[in-house]
Amino acid sequence: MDYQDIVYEERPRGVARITINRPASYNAFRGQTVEELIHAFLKAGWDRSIAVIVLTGAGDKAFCTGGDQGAHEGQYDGRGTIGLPIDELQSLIRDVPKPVIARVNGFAIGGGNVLATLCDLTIASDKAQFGQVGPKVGSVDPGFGTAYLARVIGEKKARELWYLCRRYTAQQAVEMGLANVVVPHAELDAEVDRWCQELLERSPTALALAKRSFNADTESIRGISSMGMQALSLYYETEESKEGGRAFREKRKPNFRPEVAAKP
Ligand SMILES: CC(C)(COP(=O)(O)OP(=O)(O)OC[C@H]1O[C@@H](n2cnc3c(N)ncnc32)[C@H](O)[C@@H]1OP(=O)(O)O)[C@@H](O)C(=O)NCCC(=O)NCCSC(=O)CCC(=O)c1ccccc1C(=O)O
Repeated sequence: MDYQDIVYEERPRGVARITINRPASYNAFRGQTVEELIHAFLKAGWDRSIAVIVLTGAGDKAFCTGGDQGAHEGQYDGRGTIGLPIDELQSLIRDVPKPVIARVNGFAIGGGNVLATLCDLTIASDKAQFGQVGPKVGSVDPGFGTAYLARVIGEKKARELWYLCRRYTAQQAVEMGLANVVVPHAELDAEVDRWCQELLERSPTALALAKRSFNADTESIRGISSMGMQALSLYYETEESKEGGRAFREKRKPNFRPEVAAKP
């Protein structure tokens, strides 16, 4: 596959770096991006010469800001239940039998925060900001993005993230358990390299077993997610959801209330 939306590199040897390369839209993903990410994770995941996968975003503004709000009104573009086969990508990050590191170089927002949450480890620049925006833009991740987030940072904090849609600094992310470490922006690559080198020295089979064992406890969320995606595809067709996307594109506050009041 020729990649248009991502970059795949082996850098350094034994480490696959997958970069979402859409900086003009703050590394938001469209259907094509998700297909390419799936292809790249499959490639790195089953290549025995690769020990660690690093996921990041191009430029220094954003890691990833979720679904591309310019690429949809209602359903996203693509072949998945909601257009984007995002649930396949999320599962794949869990399924690859090796550690995945999120190198968070800027905003990790919406579906971007979900991807970072699903990575095994998160190394954040001090420029990074984290948060969910679904209820502000007419969306929600009714699976790993909510239920697994609660496992990672606790129920109260996860509900705060989703209901209030605030932004959190990298230091706050570390304090709540959403990131492992925060480093000055200029030291981000050196820190990621250090973690990769340590992982390269560990037994790959022991790491794979540990990862699968950690995953086993939250595996039921995969089922919740596929059921939730069916519901989400119906929500995306409502005026209430479309108002969220329109408001983002028109750079104004959404007004969800008339849509709610109009419902029978
Ligand atoms: C990232 C922001 C917080 C940055 O805010 P700010 O600094 O004020 O800058 P802006 O002017 O807002 O943005 C700069 C520039 O970037 C463009 N942009 C940013 N994000 C997107 C985006 N997601 N899509 C398209 N374009 C984007 C923005 O338009 C500006 O461009 P200009 O040309 O300069 O105008 C803020 O931008 C922000 O909050 N962004 C997030 C917006 C958003 O709504 N994201 C989608 C969230 S919903 C989602 O991801 C659901 C889809 C999905 O993935 C999913 C669905 C179902 C189940 C699971 C999932 C899942 O989450 O995995």
